[in-house]
Amino acid sequence: MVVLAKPAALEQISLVRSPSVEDNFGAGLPVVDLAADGASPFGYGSKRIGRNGDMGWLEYLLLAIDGASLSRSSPAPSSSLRDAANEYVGAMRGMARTVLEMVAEGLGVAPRGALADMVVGDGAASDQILRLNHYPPCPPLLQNLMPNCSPTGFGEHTDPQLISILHSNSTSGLQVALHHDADAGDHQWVTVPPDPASFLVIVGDSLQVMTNGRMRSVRHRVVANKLKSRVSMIYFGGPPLEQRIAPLRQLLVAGVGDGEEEEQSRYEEFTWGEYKKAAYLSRLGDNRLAPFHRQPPPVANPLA
Ligand SMILES: C=C1C[C@]23C[C@@]1(O)CC[C@H]2[C@@]12CC[C@H](O)[C@@](C)(C(=O)O1)[C@H]2[C@@H]3C(=O)O
Ligand SMILES: O=C(O)CCC(=O)C(=O)O
Repeated sequence: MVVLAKPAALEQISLVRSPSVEDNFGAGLPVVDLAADGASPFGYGSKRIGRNGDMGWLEYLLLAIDGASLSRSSPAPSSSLRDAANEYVGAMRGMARTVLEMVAEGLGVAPRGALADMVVGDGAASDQILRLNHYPPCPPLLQNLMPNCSPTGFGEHTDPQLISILHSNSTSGLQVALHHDADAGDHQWVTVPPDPASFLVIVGDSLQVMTNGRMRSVRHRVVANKLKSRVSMIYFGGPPLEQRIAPLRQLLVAGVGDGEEEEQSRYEEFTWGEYKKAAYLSRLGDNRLAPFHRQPPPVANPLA
């Protein structure tokens, strides 16, 4: 996870709230009888996350991005939101390119656009999402009165894509797990200090596979703040559906001398379309990469 400074171009972008958002949470106080609704898969959602029973103390907008701008079929509620979102997406795509190029360069992969082109390449039918989350405050006193007021804003999970770029207001709530491999429920959580002047880059499952585990996807969650609303915007950068998700060849052969075996892939091969399909059938907290982990080759028994 990397924190980047805020570029000047984004300073004028603000989150536009739809009337329904105002109606539901306008006073900053949670509404008890607000029905849970999931975005299906895009649009407005409240409390329900995904389709498999996950719930959180939030409302959100999920917007599909076709190429460099919002999908025409996206039910963006107003043109001012669409314009702001498109401008924001343009800036996020630029940042994703910069970061992914730096990753390739750092790993010694050429060309440096090898990863970036999958997500933001010209003409690539990549699979990107813009998500706007609003977590109303959940004061402890009200928690007893309102059974729906859960302190879990967004349950723990890793992001399936290559890269996510997160921007939030100054309300805390985001936490990351220190040891990814710990058993579920056994994580040590660290709060990410909120900073509206920064962007947080989150490594997704697909980048973990493409780097053969050199970069690790980050398990994270949001705990609802007791006093203040948290607002976050996340750009998720995924590749085209047919993109093969496998370790970059150069990483497997790097430094391999004559007669030496090249590094083995730690993962079964899959396409982004296959992974995405499996991801959307999973629960939020599932380890989605687990079914794709290759068994390590059996260790030879010297006594046999
Ligand atoms: C429970 C789910 C919500 C999610 C799809 C999934 O079945 C598992 C992955 C979830 C996630 C996490 C990161 C992003 O917020 C998201 C949009 C994504 O691509 O994968 C969400 C999905 C969602 O909210 O629909
Ligand atoms: O709101 C946040 O800070 C994080 C949200 C998140 O992890 C997500 O939308 O996938």
